[in-house]
Parts: sequence; C-alpha cells; structure tokens
Amino acid sequence: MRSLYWTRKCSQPSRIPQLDHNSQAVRFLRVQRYASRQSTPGFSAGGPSSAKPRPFKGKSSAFDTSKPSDVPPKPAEQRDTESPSGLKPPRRFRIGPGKLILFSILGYIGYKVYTWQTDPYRSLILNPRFFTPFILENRDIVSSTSAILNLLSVPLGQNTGNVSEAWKMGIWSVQVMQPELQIARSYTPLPPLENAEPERLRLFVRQEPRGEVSTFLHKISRGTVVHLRGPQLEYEIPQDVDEVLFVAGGTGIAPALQLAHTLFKYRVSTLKDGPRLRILWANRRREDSYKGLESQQPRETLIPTLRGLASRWQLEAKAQSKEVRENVSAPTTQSQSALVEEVESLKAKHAGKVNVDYFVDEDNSYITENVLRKHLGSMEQSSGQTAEDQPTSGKKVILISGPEGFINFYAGPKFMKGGKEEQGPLRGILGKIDLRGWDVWKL
Ligand SMILES: Cc1cc2nc3c(=O)[nH]c(=O)nc-3n(C[C@H](O)[C@H](O)[C@H](O)COP(=O)(O)OP(=O)(O)OC[C@H]3O[C@@H](n4cnc5c(N)ncnc54)[C@H](O)[C@@H]3O)c2cc1C
Repeated sequence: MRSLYWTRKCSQPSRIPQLDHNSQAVRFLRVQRYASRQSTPGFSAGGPSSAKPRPFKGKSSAFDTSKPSDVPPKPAEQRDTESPSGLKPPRRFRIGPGKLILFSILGYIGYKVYTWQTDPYRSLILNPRFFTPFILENRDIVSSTSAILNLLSVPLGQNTGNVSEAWKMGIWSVQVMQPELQIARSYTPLPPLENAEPERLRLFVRQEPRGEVSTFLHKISRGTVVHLRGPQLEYEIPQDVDEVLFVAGGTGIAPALQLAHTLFKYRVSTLKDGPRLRILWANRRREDSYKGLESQQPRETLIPTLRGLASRWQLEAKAQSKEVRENVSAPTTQSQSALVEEVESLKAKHAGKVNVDYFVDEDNSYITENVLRKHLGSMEQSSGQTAEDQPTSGKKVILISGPEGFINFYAGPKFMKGGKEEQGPLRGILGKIDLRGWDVWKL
C-alpha cells in the first residue's frame, strides 16, 4: 500500500513552479554566482590576481543581464582541469612547516622576554634561571691539573643578596656555561677571602682529560666573560649541627671549605666549645696536597714530599712558558699552594675544632674502613661520648663529596627519580659500619 502511495505521489506533476532557464532572473543569478566566485578572497581560484573583482562590463542596471557574454571567460591556463566547471576549488588557509617553525621561534622569544621582564632575580649577580656574566680576573695554579679561577661579576654594583644568603644556608654550587657547545657544568665556589667583595667568586676547577667545560675554563685568558647560573643549594647545614666528618676526594674539598665557612661563621652549636669538623681529603697525586702533607709527615717519610716539590718546580717552569704566562696570574710560591694553604689556615684559625688528614693514592695512603672507624670513634670520645651513648642534642653528620666513583665507593650511588636526584640507600664502606647517631649525606 505504502509503496503504491509513493508511486502515485511521485508520478504526480510537481507543484513547484518550473524555472525558465532562459529567463532574465536566472541568467542574472548565474552571472552573479560567477562574479562572486571570482571576487571572494580566500575562495578565489587563481591566486591574488584572480581575487580582484572583475569589472562588470554590461549596463549598470543590476537586473540588466542581457549580455552575459560580457563576463570575460577565464583564461584557459587558469582553469582547474580537475573541476568540471573549469573553476579551481576554494583555497584553504594552511600552516606549512616553515610558518610553524617561525611561529614557534617567535613564541619562544616572546616567552623568554616575558620571563626575563618578570624575573624577580633580575638585579642580582647570580640568577637561578638565567646565565649572568662574570669576567675572569686571573687564575691561581694549584697543581698541574687544577687551578683557582677568580671571577668578578659584571657590571659592578649589582645586588649580591642571594650570594650572601647562600653562604648562610650551606653548600651550594653554580653552573658554568661553555658558550660554543652551550653546555653547563656545576662548580662549588670557594669561600670568600678575608675582606673580599661579595661580587667575587672563586672556583677550584680540575681539568678533566677531554672534559669540555673544565678544559674551556683552563684555556680562557684573563678578561674573558664567563656565564654563570645559580646559586643551587646542594645541602642545607642543620642549625644544631655539632660534629661533621667530611670525606672529600679531589675537588670535593671545595664543599668542605664552604661548610667550614658557614659552620664557624653562622651556626651556633649546642656544645659549649662549638661545632667540630674533621676533613679526610684524598687525592690521586701528591702534588695536589704536598704542602699539607709536609705539615703532617714525620721527617723520615720526606722522600715523597721531595717528589711533590719536584712537581712544584716543574709547575713553575711550565708557568713561565709563554702559553701559560698569557693565561694565568704570575706564579709565585704562595699561589702554587693556594688551596692547601687555605686548608692549613682554616686548621690554624680553629685549632682544636678543625682537623684535616691528607691521603694520597700515589703514596698508597687511602681512606679505608679502619680509618673511618677510627675517626668516627675518636670524634665521639673527644666529645665525651662512647659508641653506646645516646647522641648529643646536636646533629652529627658525615658528608661525602668527590667524583661519582668516590661517592659510590664510600656511600653507594645516588639515583634519579622523576627527574630529581635522590640520595639512595646507604651502601659502600659506610654501609658496613654501624653509624649510630650519624646522618650521611652524599654531595
Ligand atoms: C654539584 C657539583 C659540584 C661540582 N663542583 C666541582 C668543583 O668545584 N670543581 C670541579 O673541578 N668539578 C666540580 N664538579 C664536577 C664538574 O661539574 C664537571 O663534571 C667536571 O668539571 C667535568 O666536566 P667537563 O665538561 O670538563 O667534562 P665532560 O665533558 O663532562 O667529561 C666528563 C668525563 O668524561 C670523559 N670523556 C669525555 N669525552 C670523552 C670521550 N670522547 N671518550 C672518553 N672519555 C670522555 C672525560 O675525560 C671526563 O673525565 C661538580 C659537580 C657537581 C655535580
């Protein structure tokens, strides 16, 4: 039934009035449609030239379409061959890879400018987000592989508040940029010298063979601009710390000196005689600590010390060569042992509170498990405790600092978790010792 109904309905003549295809109105509409396709920007068929509306050459009356042929036909070469009507399909707005890269670069620059404008650290000499310029004033040779770089913040007169704050907090580092490779490495500033301005930073840097940033820092000449970022707090020294055993390997002495600076300048100890610090400093070569060794070696073991002196003379000879003379401060006997002298003067200044023991691989003297046990025991005894006693109200901390292998050997590896460095479990030599009351921190 239903299909019958539809058959009937469809066979009936349509009630919609049929258009006369030659009528004036229909011809007008055709022309208008053609003209609007030609003139609509973004929908034009033939690029910018075809986006221009074509002049209508017929009579000015809007309804006068008596001469549809007046609309000039599109040139054959502009016709879209795929389109049956001969018109190109509408052009869509597209972002190609070139534009995408350009927009990304512009966006990045805009973001950087915005963050720089709104940066709260802008007027400070060190900035944790941006690299700021320092110039290399001079370099003091410490050994054949290491030197102290004396840097000065430029321009002068900037706010030094965050550096002063960092010295009060504890152990901190800065990052130094190698400009050609755009890579950065961390370095631990040495404490400021007596009466030195806070705009000056000193870095103790060992040149690693084939090391990118350390080699760059050992090659640059006086007056070179070096870019630094920071400060990065590595360890906040507890307010109530009483005793510290610092196990340092090579350049790991720099954080030990930082700690001593903060401890004796800013921390108040619960013990009446103040905080106590013992540094165990291990070096591969004797030349790194020859002067300190002299101070602790008995007379009969002076032969290795002479070896150290020989390397010092070699250094002096090397420093007099043209290449080195250009880059470093005039070598003197004092500057040769700059770092060991600092360690020794620290010992002298805080006699009875600071002790330093030197160890040298070349002399087969190592920080062994027994050495650690001995020092932990001796520190407890001298503070009036035995191993069985409860710890005093103050904190006791063991800090390990040095190359990765050194830290792993004494306390086990640190590891990364969620992009952050974690301390990891206590392993290595210290992991075998019963450290009642001592906290361990790997730097
Ligand atoms: C918090 C912190 C503080 C620090 N403080 C100090 C400091 O005060 N003083 C200091 O001297 N260091 C410090 N360091 C270490 C310092 O950051 C650098 O790791 C060190 O200077 C080496 O960096 P580099 O760019 O010279 O060497 P890299 O280029 O990173 O090379 C690292 C090692 O890989 C080896 N290597 C590189 N390329 C090759 C190759 N093609 N083949 C074989 N071996 C290769 C190098 O010999 C080198 O031993 C600190 C590190 C940290 C994390």
